[in-house]
Amino acid sequence: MAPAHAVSGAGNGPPPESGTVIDVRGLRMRYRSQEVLKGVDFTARRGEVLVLLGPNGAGKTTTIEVLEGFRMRSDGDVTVLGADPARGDERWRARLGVVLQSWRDHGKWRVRELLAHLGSYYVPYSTALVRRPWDVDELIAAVGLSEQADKRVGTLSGGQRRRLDVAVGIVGRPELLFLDEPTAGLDPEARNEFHGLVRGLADENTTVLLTTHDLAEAEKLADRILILAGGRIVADGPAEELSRRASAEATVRWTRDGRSFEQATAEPTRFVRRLFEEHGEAIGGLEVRRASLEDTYLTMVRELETGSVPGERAAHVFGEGAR
Ligand SMILES: Nc1ncnc2c1ncn2[C@@H]1O[C@H](COP(=O)(O)OP(=O)(O)OP(=O)(O)O)[C@@H](O)[C@H]1O
Repeated sequence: MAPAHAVSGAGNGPPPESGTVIDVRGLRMRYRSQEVLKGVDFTARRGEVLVLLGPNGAGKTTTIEVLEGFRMRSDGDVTVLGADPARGDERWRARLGVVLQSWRDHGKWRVRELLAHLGSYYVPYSTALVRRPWDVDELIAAVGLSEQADKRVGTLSGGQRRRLDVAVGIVGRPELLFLDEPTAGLDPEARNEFHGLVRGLADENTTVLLTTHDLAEAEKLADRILILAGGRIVADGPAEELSRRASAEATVRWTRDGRSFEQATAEPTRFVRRLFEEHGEAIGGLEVRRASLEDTYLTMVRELETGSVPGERAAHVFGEGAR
């Protein structure tokens, strides 16, 4: 997939001046007796890439489906592109792009045929600023499916299928794109190309909300990371900010006289200086490591699961000031 040439952000209203594309306040969702979302709050601004993380069953897909207007919420205020998704009309829907976890229809259609067909729905929503749909061959090239353009969908590999899913999601040049685990099943090269595509879309002012279980991917793509656990957003901020807050300490590792040492310290620079003052040349294999997003994430989810940090306090500790 090559970097995107999408132009978006000036669709069919409402005016973009507010900059807020998604506004979620107190979102609750209950499936029979199970309360999955217990008061989810977050916002997304134009051109932001938000990555929604959370353990299996946390409610990420549910959240996205509510925002897409596919699922009725139990409670809360939700505004997406200026409208309540529960009442979004066709014009509103044309401004969204959706890549679901998986769909298995259209096996007999050929790739180019399918995209041209789906793209035709967006013709009435084309404007001088945003030409809709995306030119089909340009789109096929952008997602790396040129060689498969005339193949039947049913004959594509899993990863090629995923590329097609992404193409279907962006064929209408959406202002807001929802991607539910878009890179599941993609090989590393395709994954990398996909990252370029998402960044390209964001550079053109498309707002992107995606879910993934790949923390390296989250770190690489996200302007902001949201962690959903225990029915609430328990962290909201740029990856490095979340890591810094979760652990003020760095780990310093070194070797001396064939032995390995490790020390946690809030002041790694001072510690390393002292280490060299004391042992000089004898120090080898020096490594200073800050908490990674993965450390932060695992710590937070574990604490929430074991109840050692109640959800509301975690939201305070990790979320405050991150917006
Ligand atoms: N239609 C439904 N009816 C009843 N329960 C549902 C329904 N859809 C989801 N759930 C339940 O709601 C919870 C959240 O599911 P959801 O798919 O939103 O989680 P998720 O965070 O996307 O999980 P994963 O990472 O596994 O994809 C789960 O316990 C699931 O079983």
